[in-house]
Amino acid sequence: MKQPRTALVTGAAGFIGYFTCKRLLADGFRVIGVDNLSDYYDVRLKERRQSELLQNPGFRIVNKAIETPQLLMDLFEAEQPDIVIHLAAQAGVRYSIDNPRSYLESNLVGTFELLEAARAFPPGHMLLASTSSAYGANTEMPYRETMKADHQMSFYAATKKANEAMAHSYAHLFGLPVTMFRFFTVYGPWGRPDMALFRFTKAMLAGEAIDVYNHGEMMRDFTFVEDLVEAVRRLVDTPPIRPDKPKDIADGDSLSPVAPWRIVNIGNSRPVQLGDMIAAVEEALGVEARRNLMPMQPGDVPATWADADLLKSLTGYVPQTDIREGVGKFIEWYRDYYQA
Ligand SMILES: Nc1nc2c(ncn2[C@@H]2O[C@H](COP(=O)(O)OP(=O)(O)O[C@H]3O[C@H](CO)[C@@H](O)[C@H](O)[C@@H]3O)[C@@H](O)[C@H]2O)c(=O)[nH]1
Repeated sequence: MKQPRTALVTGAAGFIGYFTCKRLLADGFRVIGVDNLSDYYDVRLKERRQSELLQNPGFRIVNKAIETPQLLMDLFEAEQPDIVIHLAAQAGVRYSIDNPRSYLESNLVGTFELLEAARAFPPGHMLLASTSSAYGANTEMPYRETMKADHQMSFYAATKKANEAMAHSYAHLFGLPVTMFRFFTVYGPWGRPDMALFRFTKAMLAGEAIDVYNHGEMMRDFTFVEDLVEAVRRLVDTPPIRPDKPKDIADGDSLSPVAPWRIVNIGNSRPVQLGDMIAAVEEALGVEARRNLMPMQPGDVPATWADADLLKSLTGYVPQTDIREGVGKFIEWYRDYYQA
């Protein structure tokens, strides 16, 4: 019988990690999760996601921080993962202004430990999370992976952009195939309590006003989590191959001229005004929002919009779910989880 492939997923108890592990398990992978259950947000939510995953005998979890010296090295040696999906990170744009050290440790030191382990025990493909925030101050939209992205607006975005460069150097030096995802504001059931959709829902159900930054003049390319995971799953089996000559790189492909490394946007490619997201929440809850109009937050970007052509050409897939449908699914989960 064919051995199942082994996937190592960091951040397995996180929002995207949970859905990614579920999908890999459904597809017959053996999955090793790593997650330190950090208290950046409600730890019980992470524990609940993790205990759902543990129902599957193909899943096991190590509850330690990725930046722990030797942890990943030992794990790679013992498990020899075929693929690695790196989602563990200190996330959040606005939190990084007052807590930059947490980003340094998780995102820079943690990713370094992962790359060192992969150098010693190379997987067939490594896929690492970056962010649409890496596009920073760019104003030309939609964002394409081949555009320069040199002006990050928050330390969070800066650490993610650094991760892209760190992974590129390892891909180049050690021939490690690396795909970097630039995720665009992912939302859905089991979502992150620090993000706008969760906070708005909670406040509106409690009869409280919601804080709306930049007076609502914000646009986000909100991406539904199940769509995102479909894209991730397809990319797992699409490792980049180092080109023989730079001219072999197709137009619009972010493939490095010197390494098996590329960046791929994962976004809906249909940006939504923040006001329309709030309207979708109002509709799903049957509650009218009271809006606290606030100035632009430092570090925030006013708009994001993914060009999804590269994702489409690599995988034949582009996220589909529209905001009303996705918000409806989130609220259904929220009511069931918190109000049942
Ligand atoms: N969190 C939050 N956001 C608010 C609020 N009011 C308005 N917003 C606005 O709502 C939009 C969405 O905010 P988030 O859901 O927090 O997402 P984000 O800032 O786009 O960042 C998310 O996506 C990135 C990838 O594109 C991720 O890298 C990041 O970790 C995060 O998940 C932003 O324009 C934000 O300024 C509020 O009270 N709280």
